[in-house]
Amino acid sequence: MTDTSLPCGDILSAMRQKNPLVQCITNDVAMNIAANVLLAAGASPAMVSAEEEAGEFAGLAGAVTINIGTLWAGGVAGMREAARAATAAGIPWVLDPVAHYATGFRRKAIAELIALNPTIVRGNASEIMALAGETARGQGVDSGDSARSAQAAATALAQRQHCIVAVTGDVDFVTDGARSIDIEGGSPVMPKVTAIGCALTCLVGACVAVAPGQPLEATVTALGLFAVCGEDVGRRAQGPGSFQPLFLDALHAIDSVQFVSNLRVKVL
Ligand SMILES: Nc1ncnc2c1ncn2[C@@H]1O[C@H](COP(=O)(O)OP(=O)(O)O)[C@@H](O)[C@H]1O
Ligand SMILES: Cc1ncsc1CCOP(=O)(O)O
Ligand SMILES: [Mg+2]
Repeated sequence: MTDTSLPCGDILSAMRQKNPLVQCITNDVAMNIAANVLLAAGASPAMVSAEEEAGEFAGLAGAVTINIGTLWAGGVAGMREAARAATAAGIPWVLDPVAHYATGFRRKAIAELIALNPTIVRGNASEIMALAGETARGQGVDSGDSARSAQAAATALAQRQHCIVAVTGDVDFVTDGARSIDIEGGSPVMPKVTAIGCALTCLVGACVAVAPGQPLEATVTALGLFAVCGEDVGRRAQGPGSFQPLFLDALHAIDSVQFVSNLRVKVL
């Protein structure tokens, strides 16, 4: 079911060859798994977030990723600096709006960050629905909505913000507001591994760093890699504990031929 017009295998190969530097401003829970996912997949993560250096560092990176999971005032200042510097330098940046609907502090921060024009927004179904102004049933950082029910919200958000929107869940969906793509695969164990979505957002950064002119295709590549490796590992893991190390091994071992032959994407 792979659409051969999508250059996902080429983007994976380019990432391995170029080993892009990705500035990951992520949350305290995700730091370790996100860095390990990028190293396993073939990128070079740097968790650089302080206000004093986040903007300067963005100028060195191939892409920047910003995640509001464990938010604090100084953290927002660093995110602002990095987003501004990335946009000014034409460096793609990815926003993960973790539980942005939960408190006034988060709502204010996400409104400011989205106004700084992210290249890509990646979230779970409840996060994307709430960002588009729809009623959502998220509980803290966990989605309470199906990914399918968030597709219209993702499309509306992409059109409003002029960016790529990716909504993840049992079936992933990526859109630029005009072109839309479904990605099948993964495992129901994945949402039981903390910060796996946050790590995925960082991998989106790694893919768009090597394909800055193709943000939709880069996003499909990162989500597709998680879908293919997650499905394979889901068949072998005993549960969330053994899933994580096997998943890192799978991200490291897969080559672009295996990836493309197991990728199930549908251009809608
Ligand atoms: N029920 C499911 N079946 C298969 N894959 C899933 C399922 N739920 C989540 N995933 C996968 O887990 C990863 C994280 O997605 P998600 O849980 O939506 O994000 P978050 O961790 O931000 O809430 C994605 O790769 C997604 O495809
Ligand atoms: C548990 C938790 N609390 C604040 S951020 C975070 C991690 C969320 O990770 P994900 O969005 O991938 O589920
Ligand atoms: Mg999340």
